[in-house]
Amino acid sequence: MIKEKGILFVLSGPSGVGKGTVRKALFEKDTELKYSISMTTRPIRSGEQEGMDYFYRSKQEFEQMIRNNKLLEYAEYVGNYYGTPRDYVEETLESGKDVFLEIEVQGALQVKENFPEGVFIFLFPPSLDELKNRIINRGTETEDLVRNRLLAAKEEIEMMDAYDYVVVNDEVETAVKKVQSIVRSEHCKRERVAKQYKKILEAELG
Ligand SMILES: Nc1nc2c(ncn2[C@@H]2O[C@H](COP(=O)(O)OP(=O)(O)O)[C@@H](O)[C@H]2O)c(=O)[nH]1
Ligand SMILES: Nc1ncnc2c1ncn2[C@@H]1O[C@H](COP(=O)(O)OP(=O)(O)O)[C@@H](O)[C@H]1O
Repeated sequence: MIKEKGILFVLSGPSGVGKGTVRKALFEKDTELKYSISMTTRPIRSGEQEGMDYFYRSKQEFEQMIRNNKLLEYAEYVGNYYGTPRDYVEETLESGKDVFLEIEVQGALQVKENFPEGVFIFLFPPSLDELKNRIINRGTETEDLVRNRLLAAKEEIEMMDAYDYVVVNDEVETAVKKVQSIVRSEHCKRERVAKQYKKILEAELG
């Protein structure tokens, strides 16, 4: 009996669009997906926890992980490294469970090269003005960083065509429902493919 691998889902989009918010709301409802916790060199923010929000590491430790090929992808984003530990993703998919990544655009494009069979979802802001408001309201950035993040956002939006799905994050609940529909629909697709394989096998075996 061939064991089916899990599906890799990648939620990406510009900083401030609401990736973290949508992902957290999704995980309050969905216990089937496995969230891959990223590694970062950025300082821990108040309210965050090591091993829950991120694995916080020094630049030297992060670079060691890169050299040892321990990251599935990584990106330098507004002065800090962010990356996805490879082992967790590969082992979880292998065990048949779905993995969910929430990462920025450069990293998502690297994942697409290694895992073209993954499902790539672009979270889109209702407008650039609203994106700016969200970054400012979050209150985690200085004025200079807000400007940097908005400039990055404009470039990231250009990459949208490389994704399988686009979800506008107007209301969190609506965006979560759309992501859940994508997950369900991808499962149906794979079930259909599995059934086709089964038919071929049965025909061959007579
Ligand atoms: N490439 C990559 N990006 C990540 C990873 N983890 C988080 N990010 C992204 O890095 C960006 C900055 O994250 P963070 O500093 O937590 O700020 P925030 O998500 O904007 O609150 C966001 O766009 C995250 O989605 C990762 O493992 N790899
Ligand atoms: N649908 C939404 N409507 C209004 N505000 C939102 C929505 N989604 C997220 N936000 C707010 O926007 C800010 C940025 O969200 P966050 O999840 O940190 O974005 P990202 O992870 O993409 O950088 C936060 O203050 C969050 O509460």
